[in-house]
This record gives sequence, C-alpha cells and structure tokens, in this order.
Amino acid sequence: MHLIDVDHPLVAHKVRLLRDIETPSPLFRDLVAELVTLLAYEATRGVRVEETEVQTPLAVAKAVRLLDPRPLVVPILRAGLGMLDGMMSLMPAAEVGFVGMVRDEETLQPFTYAERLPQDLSGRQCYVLDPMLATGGSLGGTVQFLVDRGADDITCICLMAAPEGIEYLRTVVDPIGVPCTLVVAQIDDRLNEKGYILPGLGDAGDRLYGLAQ
Ligand SMILES: O=P(O)(O)OC[C@H]1O[C@H](OP(=O)(O)OP(=O)(O)O)[C@H](O)[C@@H]1O
Ligand SMILES: O=c1cc[nH]c(=O)[nH]1
Ligand SMILES: [Mg+2]
Repeated sequence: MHLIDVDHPLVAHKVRLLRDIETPSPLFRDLVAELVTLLAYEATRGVRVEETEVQTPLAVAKAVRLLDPRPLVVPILRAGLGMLDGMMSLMPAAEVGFVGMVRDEETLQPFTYAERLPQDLSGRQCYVLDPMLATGGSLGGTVQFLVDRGADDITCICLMAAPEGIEYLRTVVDPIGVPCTLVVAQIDDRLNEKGYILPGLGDAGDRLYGLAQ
C-alpha cells in the first residue's frame, strides 16, 4: 500500500478549523468539500488518460482525455457523502457507486446496510471516500467489496487516519496484491478506548449531518 500524507499549509489550516469544536455544521461541510478538492489533486495524479488532439481557434494541440472505463467514486455513507461533491467537481466524468456502513459502537465492527456498485469493476480505477480511518474496518471492508468485483486500482481518500487503521488497511490490501494508495490530510496520534481518533474531530457523520439515533 502506498501512503501519501499530504503536506500543504492550506490543508493544515483547514484541518485546524475542522477539528475545532466551535465549527458549526454548515462551515464543517464547506471545509470538507474544500479539503477533498485539495486531496483529490494528489489522489488523481495517476488517473488513466489517453492522448488525443484538440482544435483551438488557431491550431491543433496535443491533448489528453480520461480513458474509458471511467473512474468510479465510492463514498462510504454517511460521512463519505460529505466528500462526494468536492470530488465530483474535480472529476465530473466519473461514475458513483455507494456503500453504506455503520460501526457497531460496542464491537467496532462495521455493518453494511447499503451497497450499490457496478457488478464488474475490472479495469476500473476506484476512488473511495471516507473522512475517518479509525480501526480501518469500514475502509477495509469496502476495499474488499471492490476487489471482489474485479477492481484493479484503488485509491482511498481520508481526512484523518489513526496509525492503527493504516496498519490494519495494509494487512487487508497487501496480501491481495491490487495496487492501493491511501491519501490522508492528517495522521493522528492513536485511537481512544471507544475507537475514536485522538485528537481527531469527533464523529464526522454527526458533525456533517447531526446526531444519528
Ligand atoms: O475505521 P473504522 O473503525 O471502521 O471507523 C471509521 C468509520 O466510522 C465512521 O462512520 P460511522 O460508522 O460513524 O457511520 P456514519 O458515517 O453514518 O456516521 C467513519 O465515517 C468511518 O466510516
Ligand atoms: O474518530 C472517529 C472514529 C470513527 N468515526 C468517526 O466519525 N470519528
Ligand atoms: Mg458516525
């Protein structure tokens, strides 16, 4: 697994605002979208393109266009949905598949309650979105879904990751042998006893959309 820890002062500035307990949901949502576009710039560096030409008003220029099949963006609901618009604004031609997962707060095991992915993902580049990589169960489970459908190139984009989650993801991804990149804005210190990232930002889904019952 290839790890990219994005080191950029604007990213760090926005992460501070995101962490702040005083940041209200509307601003939190805007910050998540802004951060995603900054991370996506790094994450899509390897997006597959083919050479073509374009007619300008003056001459023919060499150019590139996204290669088919188009990339697939996969937000992990709920919190990953907050990252979708920012990603799609950078890559509007991409398609979108959905995975809904929620952690059991006692066992910390993810429960899959929704899944809408293309049957055949062979030859597709997949971009998985989830702001938080804590134990890694949710992201690891999603990567496994994609690999089972034939995905052969996976990039995960997270805002915050715990070292424990990164190591767990490696144990899922490395034996599979599919190229996988993890792009993160911030690697935090550790998990607390309830599986929350420290210092983190709390529950990303709740901060985006309100308290879940
Ligand atoms: O790495 P893990 O230990 O699996 O934890 C991370 C998961 O927890 C959060 O989702 P949550 O289960 O709170 O669901 P939500 O997005 O609906 O709030 C987060 O968005 C990740 O999906
Ligand atoms: O810190 C954490 C861990 C899991 N899910 C979150 O939203 N935040
Ligand atoms: Mg949550």
